[in-house]
Amino acid sequence: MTTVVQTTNLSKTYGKNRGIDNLNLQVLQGEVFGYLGPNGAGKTTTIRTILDFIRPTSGSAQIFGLDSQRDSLAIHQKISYLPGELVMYEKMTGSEMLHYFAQLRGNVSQTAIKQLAERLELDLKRPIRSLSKGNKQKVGLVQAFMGQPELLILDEPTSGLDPLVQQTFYQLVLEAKNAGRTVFLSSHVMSEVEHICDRVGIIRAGKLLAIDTVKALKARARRTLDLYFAQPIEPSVFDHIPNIDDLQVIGNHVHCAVTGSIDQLIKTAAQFELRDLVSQATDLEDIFLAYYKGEVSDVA
Ligand SMILES: Nc1ncnc2c1ncn2[C@@H]1O[C@H](COP(=O)(O)OP(=O)(O)OP(=O)(O)O)[C@@H](O)[C@H]1O
Repeated sequence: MTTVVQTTNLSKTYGKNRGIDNLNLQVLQGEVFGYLGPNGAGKTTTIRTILDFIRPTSGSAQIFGLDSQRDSLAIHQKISYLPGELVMYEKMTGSEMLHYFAQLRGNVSQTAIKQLAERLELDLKRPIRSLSKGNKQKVGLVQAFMGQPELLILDEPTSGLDPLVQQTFYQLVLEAKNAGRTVFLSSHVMSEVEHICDRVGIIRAGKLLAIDTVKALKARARRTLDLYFAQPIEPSVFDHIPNIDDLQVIGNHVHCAVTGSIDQLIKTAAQFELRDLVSQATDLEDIFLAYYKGEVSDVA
């Protein structure tokens, strides 16, 4: 599969402050890539560096195989970018501002602007200064989607949107993906990442901690199991299983937590008559929180 975004040992420091540290990530063509991390993790720094709005301290980035610094003009013609904090022409109406951007960009149909605004329930006739934060964000979304770019880079795109508009946004992302376009989005919202992203990169304190599919992250996660046997069980039966913890045996009820594969536990349990088994998969939110808090340092 073609790599659309590639960073190689990309680092950025702000004086003595850490921005991002030795980042190696790839975003593949046609995927929706979610970039997750707590406040100050380095998401915006990554995005601004690969777009050549700020220069890396070391390392490099390529988009569509082009160098992010040397070929930035060619890159910007193929992408759209929604910044986390949108700078807007407050005196213009939404319509005026979007048409202005459309002229700069070229190849944007009036119909595309109108249809996107209708879907997002955005009134294009109102001056930007009179719009709420969420409605300003909608103007930014129309701007990002209207040119049908090959790559969309969206920094916290659902910030300020109500749940119904968020659903419309998810639909727009899926349509872009189905049309073969690539979406790179940063987010704090784990449920949305689980809902729309093919792969996820998790960044904390400037370092990429994990990069994988949501499914694979979940498969490696910790889950709790309760096993109910026909007879009392000796705790030592489970001693040889390396990936379990929190083992509690009360008569014929065994409770434990398993990280990764449950195969060995189930095969051990199957030597006895098993009456019931209750498994609680860890929520994706718990997985991310473990990364965020630094409880997990690497899953790879
Ligand atoms: N212009 C700057 N000068 C100094 N330090 C900066 C500057 N911009 C960012 N930083 C620092 O770099 C680190 C990463 O910030 P960045 O804005 O990339 O994080 P983020 O993940 O986008 O956070 P958020 O979710 O809050 O937007 C933080 O420690 C931040 O304080």
